[in-house]
Amino acid sequence: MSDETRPVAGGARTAAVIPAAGRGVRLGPGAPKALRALNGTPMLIHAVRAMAASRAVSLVVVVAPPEGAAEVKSLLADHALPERTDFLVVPGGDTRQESVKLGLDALPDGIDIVLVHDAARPLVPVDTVDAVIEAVRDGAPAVVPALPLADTVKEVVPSTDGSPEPVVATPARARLRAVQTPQGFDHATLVRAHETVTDDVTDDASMVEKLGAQVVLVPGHEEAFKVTRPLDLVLAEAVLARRRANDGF
Ligand SMILES: Nc1ccn([C@@H]2O[C@H](COP(=O)(O)OP(=O)(O)OP(=O)(O)O)[C@@H](O)[C@H]2O)c(=O)n1
Ligand SMILES: C[C@](O)(CO)[C@H](O)COP(=O)(O)O
Repeated sequence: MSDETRPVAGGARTAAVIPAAGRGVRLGPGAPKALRALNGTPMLIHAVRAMAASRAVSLVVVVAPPEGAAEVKSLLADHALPERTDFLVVPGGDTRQESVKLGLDALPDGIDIVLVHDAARPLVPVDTVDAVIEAVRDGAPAVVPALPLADTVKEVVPSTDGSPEPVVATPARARLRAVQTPQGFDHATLVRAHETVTDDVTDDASMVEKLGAQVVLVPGHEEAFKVTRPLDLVLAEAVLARRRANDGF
């Protein structure tokens, strides 16, 4: 492994930061979520392969569970990964935001475009990754894959004691999108966002919004869903089985 990066078509150098330091509390007891297996392969390796599948990505930075960096390094060494891609492993922080910042801090000079991709979205197709990169190359400072919602959404006063929650509003669903990763950024814009914005946020694009920069959406993909709860593991394994049946993946 080295931190060297290579130029790609169009002159832009693209790196992917994979925050993988979460515990996976909602998934239930066990190893850190990114290290749990999907059809025998750690979720993190699926996510790394999804980023490295893009020929534009020359460097992948994995932000590992703080006590798991050595294990992640040996997983990367033990699994087949594209030779054209370089890999770095850094320990993560207490929140997703801190982990992404630690990944950004590890990037070498010369990176133009950064993808931030959840290890918990191991099955994003390469066409989605490439669509995000292309939109950043075309000049958008921040690009997010997203899908329309299947459910109606209610705004409520959250209950703290299990009592029924009063509804405050029903936002018009046609104006809402569920956002996924990888989110793609002009490198300098994302660094500025992480240096400037201190509010708690749940994705990186929100930080860029708070800078006042334009965030745009491209179509997301059903298979880019986040493995959050136990049923998501069942779905992920079913998607892998379908891929294997369809094209020998
Ligand atoms: N301190 C943290 C917390 C989260 N993440 C990463 O951010 C991504 C999205 O987070 P989420 O799905 O919420 O993962 P967890 O925080 O592990 O889940 P939970 O909230 O259920 O514990 C995951 O790839 C997770 O590993 C991280 O790198 N560092
Ligand atoms: C970044 C993200 O995956 C976009 O949908 C999501 O916001 C992560 O949220 P989580 O609460 O850390 O699961």
